[in-house]
Amino acid sequence: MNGTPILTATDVVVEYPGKGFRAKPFRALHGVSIAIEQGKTLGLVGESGSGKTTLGRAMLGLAPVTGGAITFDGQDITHASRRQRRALSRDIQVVFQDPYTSLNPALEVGEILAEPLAVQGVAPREAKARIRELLDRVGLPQDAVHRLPREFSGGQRQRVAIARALALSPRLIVCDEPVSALDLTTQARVLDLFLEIQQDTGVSYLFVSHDLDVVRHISHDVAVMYRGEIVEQGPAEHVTRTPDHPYTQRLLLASPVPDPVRQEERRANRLRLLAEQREQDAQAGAIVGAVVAAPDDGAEGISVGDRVR
Ligand SMILES: Nc1ncnc2c1ncn2[C@@H]1O[C@H](COP(=O)(O)OP(=O)(O)OP(=O)(O)O)[C@@H](O)[C@H]1O
Repeated sequence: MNGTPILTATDVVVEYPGKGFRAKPFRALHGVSIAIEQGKTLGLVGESGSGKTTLGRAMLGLAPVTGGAITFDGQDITHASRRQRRALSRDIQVVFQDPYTSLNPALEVGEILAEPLAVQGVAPREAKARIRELLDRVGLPQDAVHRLPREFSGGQRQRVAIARALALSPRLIVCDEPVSALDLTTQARVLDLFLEIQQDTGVSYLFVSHDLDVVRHISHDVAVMYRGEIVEQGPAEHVTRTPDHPYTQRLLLASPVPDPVRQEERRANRLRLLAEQREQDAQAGAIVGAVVAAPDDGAEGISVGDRVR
């Protein structure tokens, strides 16, 4: 990383309290350190349950941070008070995965976009003009203001959610799997919208996804999570094409690729990896789960019991 960070997390630990009497707390993050550069995107990948959402929530003050520190623009926000959080919500916003549940179904789009503006005391007249600008910005028609979320497709709803996140001109948006619920064509359009917005406004993104192709497309840097730890981070091209860590290598091999040349490359890599793994196992006598035998489209999985570190 060469530029100035807008957000840093240093050795962040998150422990969720145990449910029920005497239940043990669950440690979801084990000392995670990352930095997001101003105007850039940090992609965060990893399998389900690795802690991606938890890290995003920690930045938003929504997860119980029990160790380490988070700074925003040089200021320690690890244990920001409610009042400080309200002020921070101008600067740090969020877009969630599911466009069907993240918008209040009872409110018209105009009301949804007016909410954050009202909370920050923006005058109604100014808010109206801002809402018109926001609809233009995300490519929705002006008459959307009087329509309910259910009258829109998934992609359009996600545009509403993006407009809402942009309402107060934030400096960082935590995007938690924002395109995973969309079909491929809509995904591409929404990703382009994220890119355009970044070019125009200089906003930074933490972009959480389980999809390496999506993350490669949108990110400058990528961090890879595995069981609550960052196992690899670096420039997006490097991490998503020629990763150093065995876990990332397997993640890469597990994502489907339609291109026949890349399929062939992957098959060769897969065989090499399997051979290396067998040799390591033979040497270490370790119990390592097998990479699941793959169909020719390269869409193999990673078995749950794999020892990858
Ligand atoms: N509120 C909570 N209370 C207790 N445990 C939780 C809570 N939220 C998440 N966890 C646990 O923390 C771990 C990390 O979850 P998290 O949702 O951050 O993973 P993720 O990588 O975002 O997964 P996914 O891709 O499925 O969303 C999981 O084991 C999960 O069960």
